[in-house]
Amino acid sequence: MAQSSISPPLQFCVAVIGVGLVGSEFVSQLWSFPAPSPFRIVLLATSRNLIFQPDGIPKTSSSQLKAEVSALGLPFDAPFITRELSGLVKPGQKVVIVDNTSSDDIASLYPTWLKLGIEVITPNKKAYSGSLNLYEDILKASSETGARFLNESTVGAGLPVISTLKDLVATGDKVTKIEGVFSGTMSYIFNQFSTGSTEGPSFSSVVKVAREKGYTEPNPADDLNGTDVARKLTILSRLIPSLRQQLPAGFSSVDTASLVPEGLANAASGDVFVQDLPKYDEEFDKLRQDAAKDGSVLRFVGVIDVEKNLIKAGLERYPVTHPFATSLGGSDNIIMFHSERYSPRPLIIQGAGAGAAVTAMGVMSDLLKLAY
Ligand SMILES: NC(=O)C1=CN([C@@H]2O[C@H](COP(=O)(O)OP(=O)(O)OC[C@H]3O[C@@H](n4cnc5c(N)ncnc54)[C@H](OP(=O)(O)O)[C@@H]3O)[C@@H](O)[C@H]2O)C=CC1
Ligand SMILES: N[C@@H](CC=O)C(=O)O
Ligand code: NA
Repeated sequence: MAQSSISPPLQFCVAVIGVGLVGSEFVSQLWSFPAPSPFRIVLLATSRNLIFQPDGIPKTSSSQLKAEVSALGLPFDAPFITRELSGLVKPGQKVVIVDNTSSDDIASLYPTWLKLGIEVITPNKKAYSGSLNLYEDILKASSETGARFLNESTVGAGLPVISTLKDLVATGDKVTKIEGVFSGTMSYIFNQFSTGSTEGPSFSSVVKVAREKGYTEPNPADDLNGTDVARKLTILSRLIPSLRQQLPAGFSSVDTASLVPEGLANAASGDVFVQDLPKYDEEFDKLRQDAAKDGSVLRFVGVIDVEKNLIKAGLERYPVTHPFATSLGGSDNIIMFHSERYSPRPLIIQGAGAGAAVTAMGVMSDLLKLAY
């Protein structure tokens, strides 16, 4: 990793909450940052335990992190985290909490932390796609203390989607429409499942592989029911001034077409969901066949139409010659920004939109934005 030749004057105490797929990869990228690094990890936490060492937790193997935190850690204690970390905020030293969970409870603490001058970085979509009240509390707390919150990996994982939209808006461009494939999981599933042929792998087998590759949410139902895309559309909408107040309840107000079969709507866990999905393979096979007979493929897309005030997510058919059919592979996202300046041809961002390495890279790049 390249390092700026000018050393920042500040030191950064980094607290990492969540050391699962993304969290452990983030820690590994942070520990690989070339010396002299301004960053030291002072806290590692899982949902049950935490290790706190204000002088810095020594580097260890990132694949052992979860086990080490469980074996050596104190019980998880949110007030302890808030108290101890706020004590580390001082001139010349910043404190950053990196939330690598998908927890609503952790997300609800961002305003408290920002009010104490603690910066927050996260790939967790919950705070920015939930109620408008929480979102506005975050903005208010950040403006009161100057502590920043960055969330590039919440949309398109490491792809520069949020920073691009912020730049378009801040430089006075008028965004008219954003459309694309926003889910790495859905992209992988339909790139494999629906190629224009009436035959192919079963739907459930492709979902299983997407999960094994680390693309899905902790519970894949959150991808298949469209919630994950609805959350991303909410996050982007709130960065467009005219849509800021549009979704007071957040993602649940987005017009979303779920792909979760009714019988699995209440599956107790991700494991149960994946185990029972083969029962519904025939239904998905029929969708594939109907699309193929029409010369089309299936793709799960999201649209924010600013002029029509329309925000929606769902499964659509595209001709086999359409870029969504020909140019996407793996977990690729493709996001098209139409604006006054980018017209009639949109600004397009494409690349892997899920997976631990690219998601952690987006989190790491946010951390670097604070320092350099
Ligand atoms: N995977 C991907 O491609 C992408 C993921 N993201 C987001 O990244 C985040 C992490 O995803 P991923 O790494 O796959 O998830 P994992 O389930 O692998 O890891 C989550 C981690 O968070 C911990 N955790 C959960 N709840 C709490 C809590 N209340 N307090 C403290 N720790 C908690 C878990 O602890 P424990 O080990 O005890 O369960 C675990 O260590 C999610 O918000 C996801 O939406 C964003 C973009 C892409
Ligand atoms: N489950 C999500 C992960 C990234 O946000 C996806 O598949 O896109
Ligand atoms: Na991104």
